[in-house]
Amino acid sequence: MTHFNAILLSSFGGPEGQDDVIPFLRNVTAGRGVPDDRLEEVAHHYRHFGGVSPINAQNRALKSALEAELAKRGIELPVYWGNRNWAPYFADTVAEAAANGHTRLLALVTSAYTSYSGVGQYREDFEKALAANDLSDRASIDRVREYFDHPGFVTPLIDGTRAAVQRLTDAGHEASAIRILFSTHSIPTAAAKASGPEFGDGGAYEAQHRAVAEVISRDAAPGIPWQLVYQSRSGDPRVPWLEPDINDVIADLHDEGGTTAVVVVPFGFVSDHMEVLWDLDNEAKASAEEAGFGFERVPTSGVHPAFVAGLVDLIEERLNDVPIEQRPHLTPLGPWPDHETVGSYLEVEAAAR
Ligand SMILES: CC1=C(CCC(=O)O)c2cc3nc(cc4[nH]c(cc5[nH]c(cc1n2)c(C)c5CCC(=O)O)c(CCC(=O)O)c4C)C(CCC(=O)O)=C3C
Ligand SMILES: [Fe+2]
Repeated sequence: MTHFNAILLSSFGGPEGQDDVIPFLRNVTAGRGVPDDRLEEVAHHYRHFGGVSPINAQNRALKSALEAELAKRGIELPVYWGNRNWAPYFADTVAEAAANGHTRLLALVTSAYTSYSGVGQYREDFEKALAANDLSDRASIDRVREYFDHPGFVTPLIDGTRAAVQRLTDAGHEASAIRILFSTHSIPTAAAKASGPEFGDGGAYEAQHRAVAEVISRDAAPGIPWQLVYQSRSGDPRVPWLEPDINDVIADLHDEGGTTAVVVVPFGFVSDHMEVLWDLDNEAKASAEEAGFGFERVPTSGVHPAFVAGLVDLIEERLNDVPIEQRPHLTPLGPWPDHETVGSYLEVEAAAR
């Protein structure tokens, strides 16, 4: 029996006003060689929305929804919220939790797939947050497994894709002239491979996305052609990142002929944050308009009731130590295994306190 005593909703963080934009971007890119002109460009995306990323409001809404679902199931675990790149920062959240006696945290990370950004970097951030509070040997942070193929994450995407295809066919598009573009964040090809070289050059990252796209396509839009595409590349242009880029694909589809509309499924993300609002609803949509295509963008899982319930299922499977072979998963790659605990928690010491 695992005695977690609080949930740590763990996310990326985002600026909440114009003055936050540059400090936020410095936090995100600290020491990782993203060129200044790329930062300027990204700052402009945030500036366009008043310097406010939607991501914090989305996490506040998710926190409330999780609290309600936990209460409904009679699970008495408080939910704390912390971020990597903006307040509330992990170190402060962990300090607050510890002050309340909550030192065995189970993290829910707003990242569904395996990559350095979604896994390793969070792990490092958790280690630093414990160390900053001198809690490394008195508190622990576990995290729920990658949930890319958990029904709670995938169901809202299936429903959304089906509805988007329906809207396009209602508007007169032939099903065979619709192309579904499953879109996720590009990452350096080396980082992709490192996410699980046993899965090939694209690593676990690409394999997981491909497997989920297959499930969504089979269920929501059988027979309609689809492609895995990438968005939001940054970094040094000389470094190879995963391709093809969504905008290039839309232009190529136009040149090839035979396509009249695209459905964009932002299945690499868990909420409609800036990468979705800018890179898809603005840029990819403009590419589609230029090509003369109909355009539908499917909502991310967000605070869809199935997603919220699925996240609480993921918490419960850890509370109850459900054996891996009994854990829900929709692709042959899952259920993804759990990760090692960050920090440590001495039961004996706790009992003595
Ligand atoms: C795999 C992945 C996810 C999904 C998994 C996860 O959630 O982790 C993700 C999510 C997000 N990425 C976000 C924002 C940014 N990502 C950047 C930069 C980068 N992302 C990368 C990868 C990922 N990113 C990488 C390899 C870089 C290059 C530099 C580096 O190694 O850091 C930059 C710097 C400027 C730029 O170059 O774009 C920004 C501003 C936001 C917040 C959006 C909002 O504010 O609403 C979210 C949820
Ligand atoms: Fe990013």
